Amino acid sequence: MMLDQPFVVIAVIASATLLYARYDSKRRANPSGLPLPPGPRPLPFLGNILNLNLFEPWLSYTQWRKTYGDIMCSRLLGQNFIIINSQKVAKELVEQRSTIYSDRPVIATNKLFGMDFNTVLQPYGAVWRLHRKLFHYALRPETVPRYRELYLQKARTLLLNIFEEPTEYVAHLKGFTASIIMALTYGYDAKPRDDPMVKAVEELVALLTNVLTAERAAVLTAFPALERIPAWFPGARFKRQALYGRKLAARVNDVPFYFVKDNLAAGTAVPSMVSDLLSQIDEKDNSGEQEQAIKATAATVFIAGAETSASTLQSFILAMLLYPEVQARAQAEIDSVLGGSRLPDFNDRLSLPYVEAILREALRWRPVVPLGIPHATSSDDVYDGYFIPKGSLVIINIWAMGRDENKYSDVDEFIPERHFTSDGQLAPEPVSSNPIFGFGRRQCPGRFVSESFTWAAIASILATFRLAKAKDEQGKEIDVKAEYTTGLAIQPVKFPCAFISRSAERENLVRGSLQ
Ligand code: HEM
Repeated sequence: MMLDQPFVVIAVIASATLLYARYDSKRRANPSGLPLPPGPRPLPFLGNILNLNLFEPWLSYTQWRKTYGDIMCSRLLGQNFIIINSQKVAKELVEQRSTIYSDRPVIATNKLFGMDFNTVLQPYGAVWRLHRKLFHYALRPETVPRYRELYLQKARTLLLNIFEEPTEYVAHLKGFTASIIMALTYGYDAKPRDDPMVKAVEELVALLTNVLTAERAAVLTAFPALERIPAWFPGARFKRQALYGRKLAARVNDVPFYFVKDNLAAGTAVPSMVSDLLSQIDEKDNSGEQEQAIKATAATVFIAGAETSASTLQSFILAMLLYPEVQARAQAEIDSVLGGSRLPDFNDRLSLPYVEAILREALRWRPVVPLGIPHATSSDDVYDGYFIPKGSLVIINIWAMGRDENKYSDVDEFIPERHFTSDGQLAPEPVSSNPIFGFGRRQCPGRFVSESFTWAAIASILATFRLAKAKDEQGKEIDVKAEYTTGLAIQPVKFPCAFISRSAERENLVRGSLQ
């Protein structure tokens, strides 16, 4: 993510006086006289922007934790960022004081990009409550078994696609998560490649993750005048992106939703989240409010769930190349349970603890959303002798939580064994309670669905292929590094991988299961 540099410089000069007035009034608004949580000394007006790694801010925050501890304050262009670095503090504040910590910051870029329908960024109020009710109804843990056959069938299609076109494995992983989400949300059977509905939403997600980071939003919130700069102004690239974002967002909301409505009217709808929710609508409600909420929650599922889950799978593949001994141990476990004569299904899950540990480790090793989605405080609070003002941005540093040296050693290494207790049992916490999914009332409602289909893909790939470094034309292995994109959500930069069939029998099983 690049801030448009000249744009920021103009803005800084033009708005300095205004900001100082805001800064000063905020300082005077602390009635308790208590200090803010500790943090690096901010510069006047700019705050800590010059100390912060704007591409990977989680690395700066995790580094600062060594000096300032589990709760810190950073200032960025006039806003307080309260950074939570440990699960303990996240539980005490975001879970136990959820009435204060469940709002989202007003992100100026949200409306500008047409994203204000989206549950993820919805303010803590009546619309958000209705969305969460719908999510709970459609994605609660009890609904997971209903979709297991779908997950397995899609996992086998994924294997087949990799057999056919191994170099395109990233597209196949994305196709896997996209097709599951389109099926469970709309009952829509997406084409494996270049599906128009999927393409539109993928583009919207790309805009969202690259442009709407909290740090970038802070620039716009601090300098609201920038929103009024016309799209053609030199350096105002984001305005042009915003215009495009608004058009895309309308398309992403409407097209698949009316696909379900038309099918319902024609009596051809396949059961799905949207068809279920439409059948629950209160007939007496003529306001259209419920229908609007269904449309918005459904569009959110793809935005929140498709790329995030595909990124976890890409990290898993990367780890298998970098840690071949882990892969070998998992395959030995799978072979001992399945005997090479069938493909894994959900009945095998409890018998495959090492595969389970690989899933947990992939989530920990490279958390897809390293700083979660920012929360905001809806009133003043005091914690551990520190003042936390109303309207602070609260950043949950998930990256640091997975790298807590009191809990884990060799934090940067991929070690599934760390998820076992000293007596060799898998640690009791289920994947769905992992900090990677956030905390409190805004915790990810897609976590049960996501961990379930991600498991199906990991177990199926390990049963069928040996993953190895690809070779160049001279037969030399191509080196692979753990390099990631940046933004709100991260994913590995594409790397080559060889998918070697583990046996003809397994390949026949895959082909046979899809006939
Ligand atoms: C590996 C996959 C996923 C990861 C790592 C992930 C992570 C997260 C995180 C960190 C949050 C913010 C929680 C907070 O504010 O404290 C979140 C929110 C959310 N996630 Fe997920 N998620 C994943 C998959 C999914 C899926 C598959 C869906 C939908 C089926 C989904 C739907 C949502 C929604 C709707 C929210 C917003 C909740 C709210 O603001 O009230 N996510 N997710």
